[in-house]
Amino acid sequence: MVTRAGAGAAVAATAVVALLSAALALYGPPLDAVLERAFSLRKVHSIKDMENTLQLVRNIIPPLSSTKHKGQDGRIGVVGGCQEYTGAPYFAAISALKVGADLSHVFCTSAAAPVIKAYSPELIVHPVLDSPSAVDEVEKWLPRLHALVVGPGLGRDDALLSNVQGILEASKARDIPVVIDADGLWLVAQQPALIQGYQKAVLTPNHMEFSRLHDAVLRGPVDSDDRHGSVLRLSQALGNVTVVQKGERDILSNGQQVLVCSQEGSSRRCGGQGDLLSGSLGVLVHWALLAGPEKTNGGMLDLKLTIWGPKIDTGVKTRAQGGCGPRTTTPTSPHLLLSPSPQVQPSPGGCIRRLLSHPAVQPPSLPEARSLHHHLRHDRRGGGRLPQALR
Ligand SMILES: NC(=O)C1=CN([C@@H]2O[C@H](COP(=O)(O)OP(=O)(O)OC[C@H]3O[C@@H](n4cnc5c(N)ncnc54)[C@H](O)[C@@H]3O)[C@@H](O)[C@H]2O)[C@@H](O)CC1
Ligand SMILES: Nc1ncnc2c1ncn2[C@@H]1O[C@H](COP(=O)(O)OP(=O)(O)OP(=O)(O)O)[C@@H](O)[C@H]1O
Ligand SMILES: [Mg+2]
Repeated sequence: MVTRAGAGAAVAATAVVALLSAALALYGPPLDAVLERAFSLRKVHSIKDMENTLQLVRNIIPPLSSTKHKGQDGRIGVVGGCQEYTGAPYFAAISALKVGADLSHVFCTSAAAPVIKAYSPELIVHPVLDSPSAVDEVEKWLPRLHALVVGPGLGRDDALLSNVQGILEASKARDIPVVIDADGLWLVAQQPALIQGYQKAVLTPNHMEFSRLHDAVLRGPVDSDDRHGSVLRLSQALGNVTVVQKGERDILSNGQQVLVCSQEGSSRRCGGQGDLLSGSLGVLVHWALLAGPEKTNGGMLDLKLTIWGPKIDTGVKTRAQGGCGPRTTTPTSPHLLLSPSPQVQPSPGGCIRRLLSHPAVQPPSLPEARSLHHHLRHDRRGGGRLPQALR
């Protein structure tokens, strides 16, 4: 049985895996090139370390099989899209499909719907968000959705935000994982109680959105000298909701641990890159939660890791010490459990930092990358199509 802390930590673990998988899956160069670059920059890591992390990615990706039915591997809903913004919901929804979801819905305003429909026949677009019965219209679909991505291209119209509030309440009542991004975060900054303690929520603020949230929830500016602590404290103040603070280094926290992704990526800062990430996370959070904590936090990474925060005494034996974890090449190097198991007590003091490298998402103009599922899900245990690095 996963404790609340375990669940929250498992979701943080998901975010880490998701960020990595999303980055690898979308518009990235071929995987082995990514691995080379990711690890050429950092002497600390090795391809083997990435292999451990990617093993977690593999663990959560449902294999393709002839016995599955349409939608079984992911039905994701994006709530957003208004008069001004039609690209953001499209980017989020199409990214969910590219990562490997089977169906992707967009719940947007009536004005945005024909535009988004025109972008792609693959998206199921519902022109309901500005309807007086918007909440009922979306709620009808919730039993058939595995996760929601709330906010891309939502805009800040009060009537829309009020409808989205009802949709979030209905989603929580059904225990549906929600990724909250963009103007969905604007709503959360107005009403933090909306997601307080809902540990199946993952927030993905950019620099500005984080500042607003931090100010609204912690009543004060972000301490720019202590960004990790700021993310940790915001997560804790929201009841250990997972926070993914996007930036030159992505900082993630579930209120217990702080993880840092510092892989140098594209210097482009074009609009839409955050939307790609939130859509990808929608699928990956669902897959990771479906896979269960034994698949996401049982895996022990023997990367030379540092986690910002109280030194975590994992208390986990390696295989060399009679445990069941992977053999560590450097038994003295601190391990990281992707999330501490309930019986592991953080010990005070000490500060270690984890660098998880992942490539930034390439601007959409690049040739379409093969979606992650193609590589990882066609590995019918023979590894036939897996890139060398993933075999
Ligand atoms: N094609 C589209 O339809 C797009 C729509 N978008 C939507 O536009 C709405 C507003 O998103 P924004 O991200 O623009 O709004 P924000 O309120 O997050 O950002 C406002 C402005 O802050 C500035 N800013 C960003 N990062 C900064 C940093 N590190 N330091 C200082 N200033 C910084 C930028 O000029 C940005 O436009 C959202 O609903 C979003 O989903 C965006 O996702 C972009 C693409
Ligand atoms: N200064 C930076 N240098 C390198 N990568 C960055 C930088 N800022 C953000 N990123 C990366 O770009 C991705 C999108 O982050 P960004 O801050 O652009 O989101 P956003 O503003 O929400 O985007 P969008 O325009 O889609 O709303 C994240 O994966 C993040 O890690
Ligand atoms: Mg954004």
